[in-house]
Amino acid sequence: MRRFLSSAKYAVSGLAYAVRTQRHMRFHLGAAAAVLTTAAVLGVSRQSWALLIGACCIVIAAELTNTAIERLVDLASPELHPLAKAAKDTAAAAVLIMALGAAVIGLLVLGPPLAERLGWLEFNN
Ligand SMILES: Nc1ncnc2c1ncn2[C@@H]1O[C@H](COP(=O)(O)OP(=O)(O)OP(=O)(O)O)[C@@H](O)[C@H]1O
Repeated sequence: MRRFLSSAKYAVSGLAYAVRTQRHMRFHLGAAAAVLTTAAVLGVSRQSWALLIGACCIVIAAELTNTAIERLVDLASPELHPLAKAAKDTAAAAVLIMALGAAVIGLLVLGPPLAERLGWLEFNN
């Protein structure tokens, strides 16, 4: 139990570091808060909650991994190097792909009930 708490403390410290230093991480957290608040207001199904929470967690985990790779590259290759560029660029691409996928999931899950709530369409499904 003590080892678990100690590991959790380091993990929270890593999360706090990413929030403090990464503008994109703050953006992802803000977007996740907006999505989950909208889901709560709309009263979506349990399956929809699972999809939305999964999508948010995957994007935040990807951004944390990207931050870890950036810091490792900065440590290992403070000078400019094509491999350092490739590592940072591909890690950033991974976040982009996951963020785009999460945005599509958000639109598919929240779009129809939101449009119905706003009176834009009759939604019978
Ligand atoms: N050591 C390096 N060698 C070659 N290219 C690099 C190197 N470091 C960064 N780059 C290039 O510059 C881009 C921006 O990197 P930079 O570290 O400035 O910002 P970042 O990756 O968003 O990290 P930070 O969180 O520090 O702002 C990278 O995606 C990469 O293309």
